[in-house]
Amino acid sequence: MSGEASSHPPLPSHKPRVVSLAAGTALTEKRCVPCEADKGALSYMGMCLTLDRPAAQRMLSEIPGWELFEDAEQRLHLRRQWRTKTFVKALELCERIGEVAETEGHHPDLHVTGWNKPAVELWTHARVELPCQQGWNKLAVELWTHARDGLTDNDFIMAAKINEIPKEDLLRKPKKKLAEE
Ligand SMILES: C[C@H](O)[C@H](O)[C@H]1CNC2=NC(N)=NC(=O)C2=N1
Repeated sequence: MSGEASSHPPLPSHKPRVVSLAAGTALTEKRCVPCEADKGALSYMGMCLTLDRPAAQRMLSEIPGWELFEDAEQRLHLRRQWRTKTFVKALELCERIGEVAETEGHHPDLHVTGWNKPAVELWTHARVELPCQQGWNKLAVELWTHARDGLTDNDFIMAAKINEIPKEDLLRKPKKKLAEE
């Protein structure tokens, strides 16, 4: 991968910026990449293409607890909701998610409803037009892969990293099932 994504805040010095695209690398080991053409999307081509529903469905298994849904404009999103002990702890969870989003330069929609139900929705807003290869040695400039706003690798990387955020101290304990009478 060439180039440093200039739009992202600098990483802490102890962590070299490595964008791993290797297949099989855990999502939590990957880094989000800019998906705007003017921010170098071409150099991260593979990670900026919009994922179709079958690809998104397959990747869901790597992010337990998340669901796939389509918005009014048929755009795919990822969604997960938690129940926290208090309203303030819901805001604290949003704060912790926000820190990861700022580090990764990829941001979720955050909703707190019913005072203690923070929900996260992830999708990539950027519209990216990337040239696509036509045959092994021809770049068909007139043929563009139109990656519309929707789900990209970035969203799954963010979902996996959000799953890793310590949050047990914020969450309501699941109700104990009443013992069978
Ligand atoms: C410059 C910066 O990298 C881009 O504007 C990022 C910011 N965060 C983002 N977050 C999301 N969810 N989608 C984007 O397309 C996006 N673009």
